Amino acid sequence: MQNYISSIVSGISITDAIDVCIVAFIIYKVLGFIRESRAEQLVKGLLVLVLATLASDQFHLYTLNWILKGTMTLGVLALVIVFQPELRRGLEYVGRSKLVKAPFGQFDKEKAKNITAQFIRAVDDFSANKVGALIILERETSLTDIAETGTILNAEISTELLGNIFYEGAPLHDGAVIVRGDKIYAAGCVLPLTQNKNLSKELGTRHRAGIGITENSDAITLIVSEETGIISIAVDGKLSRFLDIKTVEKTLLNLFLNATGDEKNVAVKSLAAIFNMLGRKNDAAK
Ligand SMILES: Nc1ncnc2c1ncn2[C@@H]1O[C@H](COP(=O)(O)OP(=O)(O)OP(=O)(O)O)[C@@H](O)[C@H]1O
Repeated sequence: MQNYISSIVSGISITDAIDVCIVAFIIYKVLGFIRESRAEQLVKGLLVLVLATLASDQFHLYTLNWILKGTMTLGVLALVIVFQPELRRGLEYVGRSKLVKAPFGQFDKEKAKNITAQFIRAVDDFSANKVGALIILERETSLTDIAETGTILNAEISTELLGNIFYEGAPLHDGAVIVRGDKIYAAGCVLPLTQNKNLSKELGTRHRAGIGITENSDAITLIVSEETGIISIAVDGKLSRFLDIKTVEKTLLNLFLNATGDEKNVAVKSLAAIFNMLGRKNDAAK
């Protein structure tokens, strides 16, 4: 027995080990992705279909087997169409992974503080005066296609400009502002709405659009409610509401200071964890 095991072990080369590790990692990631997306139920359904096809073949139920095989062929095509957003998200996820990450610039401390201050003054003012605002901070996933639904500005970030954009009645006040680096890149942009059916009914389309973009990208959304003045932030499809201005300031400063690479991922992951905690406490979005 010992000889048998040692002969197997000695037959495993380093390439085999790497091969197994890579496949295990891919399976782990795919399972994680399936759990996060709408695909979980579908994968269960597919498994039942595959098992039924195998069973019908085994028990020579030819007509049933023929129908099931036909359903599976059509099913693959239907899958690609129905799960186009998830597939896109998955590919974007691969594109954002460390292996193929593009280098991005980082703000120095002064600049990060200055940009944060501009946002904070605007957001504080919006909240106090109940001016609705929807601001998307682009990270590694390009939002060029979303920006193109609005008006490209490519302007310096300033409290005054943000105030002008979201001023009720101003031509660009409807829709979202996209922030790219240290610029207000576009305004009046149309975002995809979230597919999450568990959100509170009191959240309207501004919040749903703000959450939706974070499900399709790694962007971070800042929302001020026109109705209540409540400030919220959405990350990774999760919304944290009732944020005070200090929390928003810390969040933005962290984000702008760590605007690149791994540090940024760590910063955003820890923000997501904080928001999850706050979200549970407030029980706001559900
Ligand atoms: N898909 C979208 N993309 C970008 N902005 C959107 C989108 N849908 C709605 N909005 C913005 O949200 C506004 C409507 O907000 P609505 O009152 O429905 O949402 P809400 O979540 O209840 O927000 P509030 O609390 O501010 O009222 C629109 O005037 C528009 O500016």
